[in-house]
Amino acid sequence: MIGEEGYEEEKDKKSVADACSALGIEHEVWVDEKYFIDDRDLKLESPEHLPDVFTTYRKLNEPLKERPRPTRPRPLDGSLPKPIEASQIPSQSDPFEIPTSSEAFEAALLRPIEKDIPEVAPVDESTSAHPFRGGEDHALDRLYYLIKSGNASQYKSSRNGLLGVDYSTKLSGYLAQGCITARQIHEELLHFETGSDQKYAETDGYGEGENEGTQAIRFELLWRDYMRLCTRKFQAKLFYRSGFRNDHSHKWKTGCAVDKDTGLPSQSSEAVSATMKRVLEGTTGQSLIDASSRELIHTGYTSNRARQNVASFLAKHLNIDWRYGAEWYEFMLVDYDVNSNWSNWQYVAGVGNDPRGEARIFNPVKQAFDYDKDGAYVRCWVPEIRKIEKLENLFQPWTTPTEDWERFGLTGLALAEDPVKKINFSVEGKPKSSRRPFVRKRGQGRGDPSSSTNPKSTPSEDAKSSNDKPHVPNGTSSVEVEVDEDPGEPPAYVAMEGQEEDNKVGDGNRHIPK
Ligand SMILES: Cc1cc2nc3c(=O)[nH]c(=O)nc-3n(C[C@H](O)[C@H](O)[C@H](O)COP(=O)(O)OP(=O)(O)OC[C@H]3O[C@@H](n4cnc5c(N)ncnc54)[C@H](O)[C@@H]3O)c2cc1C
Repeated sequence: MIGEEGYEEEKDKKSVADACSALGIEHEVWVDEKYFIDDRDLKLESPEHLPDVFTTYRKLNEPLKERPRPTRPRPLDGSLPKPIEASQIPSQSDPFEIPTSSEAFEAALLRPIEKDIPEVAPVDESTSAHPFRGGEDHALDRLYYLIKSGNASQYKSSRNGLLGVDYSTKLSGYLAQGCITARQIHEELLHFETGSDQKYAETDGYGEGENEGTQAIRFELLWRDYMRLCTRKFQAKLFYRSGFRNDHSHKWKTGCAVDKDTGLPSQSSEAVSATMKRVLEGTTGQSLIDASSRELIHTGYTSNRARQNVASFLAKHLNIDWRYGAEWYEFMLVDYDVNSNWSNWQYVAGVGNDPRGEARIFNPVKQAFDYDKDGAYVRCWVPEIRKIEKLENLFQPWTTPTEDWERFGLTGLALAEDPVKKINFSVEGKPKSSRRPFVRKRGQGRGDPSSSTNPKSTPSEDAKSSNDKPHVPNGTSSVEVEVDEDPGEPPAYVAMEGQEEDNKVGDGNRHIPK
């Protein structure tokens, strides 16, 4: 077996080892070589010594390009055992069956999730669709292309893109499925940097050493290692609502029938489940979030920038137990990786390794203005609102002036009529519009359509702003948004032991009670 970090995987490993030993079968655990820095070269005495802040860990390992071990040569001499023939697979009894074609195999893989995937409006273009075709050859082709095209060298400035195939590497799926290793990526970058592979000779920067882009790719690959080592350090806390930080201060909303904090029946469970469903199917009315959820449903992939926004919106604007989101991603991502997914969700939810924890809140409207400058991403994935002309209305359809609703096809759309969250957002240099449309929510009587006198919002106000706070539309934002570049100083973490049982996810199988 290959060594794994996961708490349950560890238990599985032990069970297999015990069974082997009882049967007198040799059992061996191989060192997992797919990470950037080999476990045997870690400068850590034990998992407890892993710094709680990524930057500290990174500094321990710089310069990163000197840390990976060389890859093993590809066994092209026929020494690998042949794959087994279909005829060697034992027949299966009902309800199990062995698919006999790749289509049938894919259909079988999708069957368990198909019933749960929300139906979303079809898209007629999917330029951002992750062109994922599995296997090492495709992974290597992608890697060669990235370097040859110069995209790898541009990576530092392009990686926060949302739409398109080349702004980031799109290697995570291949890494997660084991088609390629972080070391292979590093080594190929080295060939370019050192000028030792003629196929890159025409590319700018050939033979000129590490550049900003190639360095940033290594930096991200180290994040992947770091997330895995956090799992090793914190073990089952990966799945605890209070996270690595053991932070019980947050009052999370859950869809559970019983409130885990009070032990009383939860009044809000139905409402929370309904809101959660809106987030997952992409009808919240926060268009950046909706575009990301739809992209995920259509392609199994969404960008890092979009993921951060979805996670922040769910955890910090809606205050919903972040694990609902983590579990949904587990279900949907083509690059699902237990460590990277759950640790990233914790990080964004403020209970993991983000030293700024609670203080970092993304404003999805500001983020849309910053990263979807012409609205192309939202228009690509949320076809119902494509016709909306002004960006401020596109990013929050409920702000569209009433007279335009019919023209843009907004009437009857929950994302416009009944957004799960309205975020106060203002523009500098434009008059504060008072044309906020008055939309009555289903089942509500007539309300007061008065407009906002609060043109600016701060992250904390955003977090608090709710549906009864109207907004002021238009233009670029005066909202301060926390960004993720520099993790800063480590927080004083509290002791991690003594995790309460009620904080565990579901039945121990990582499933959150619905
Ligand atoms: C809420 C949330 C959930 C996530 N879930 C996953 C997941 O299940 N699997 C996964 O591989 N990544 C996950 N990520 C990290 C990151 O979003 C993806 O790795 C990235 O978007 C994949 O696209 P890419 O290959 O083009 O990445 P690039 O931007 O090109 O990065 C290069 C590689 O670095 C690694 N990497 C980059 N950022 C991170 C990160 N924050 N954490 C760990 N590794 C990173 C990945 O292996 C990636 O392929 C998650 C991030 C968030 C915020």
